[in-house]
Amino acid sequence: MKVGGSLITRKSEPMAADVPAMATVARALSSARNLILVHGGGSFGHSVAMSRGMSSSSVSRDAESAAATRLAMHELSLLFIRELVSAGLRPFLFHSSLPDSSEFWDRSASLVRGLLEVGATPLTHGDVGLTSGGFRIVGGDEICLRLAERLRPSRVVFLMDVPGILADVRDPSSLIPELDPASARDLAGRLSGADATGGVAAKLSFAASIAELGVEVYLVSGRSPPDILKATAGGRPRGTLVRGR
Ligand SMILES: Nc1ncnc2c1ncn2[C@@H]1O[C@H](COP(=O)(O)OP(=O)(O)OP(=O)(O)O)[C@@H](O)[C@H]1O
Ligand SMILES: C=C(C)CCOP(=O)(O)O
Repeated sequence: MKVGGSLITRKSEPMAADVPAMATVARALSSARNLILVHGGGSFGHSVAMSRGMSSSSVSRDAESAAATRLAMHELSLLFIRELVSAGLRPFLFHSSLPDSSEFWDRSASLVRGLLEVGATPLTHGDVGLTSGGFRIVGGDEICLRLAERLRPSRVVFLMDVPGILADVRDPSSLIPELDPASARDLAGRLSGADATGGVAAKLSFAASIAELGVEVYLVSGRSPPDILKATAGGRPRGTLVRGR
């Protein structure tokens, strides 16, 4: 499950956490089994990365900006981990530091398997990674794809501050209940990328790639505990389902 930055922060305001939203999600997840968590950057990672010209599609050699962006992510992560622990979860944080290394993701997948075996909840987040020639931002949605390729989970869930993918973002009743990968990509091409990792357009492209692995993808409101519960218990939450074969 990717817990979106749009949900746990106020993205329009730099470094603005929504701790009550974190607590709501954490409580709704407290009984989930075999859960792997990823969280996004929201107004922490994105505001710092964008102010320093860092993104998922560019490489930077600016170690100071990398450190500043990572610091913002550490601060956000700490707040979220506190809420998870208070709700009775046992998060174990690892970093997605080498986003373009296949071996790194193989090792991360082994770590995740080992953590699940001992009852911990593996947790990682969108981050600044080292790649050939410097640093680049790796988003949580991309991380979900890398882990899904190796772990083949029963489903991937994206929690956001909206009820799913909307035909008209100003109209919550315009929820699109289901998309196949081709139509998800087509829609992504018509939406604009609004942050350091491409916003909802990039999310839809990654969702399409995950669905093509044969893994169901749900995009769901993180403000609705009953839908979070359904999403983690194998039910059909309200939201958008992206399904491949
Ligand atoms: N057609 C659309 N359907 C759904 N959301 C949309 C649409 N167009 C724009 N959005 C915006 O996209 C946001 C969700 O994408 P975003 O990438 O910000 O999600 P996130 O994963 O929660 O954030 P982060 O990348 O910080 O973790 C919503 O807050 C919504 O305002
Ligand atoms: C901006 C940074 C550092 C991480 C972004 O991760 P995302 O919010 O999951 O796209």
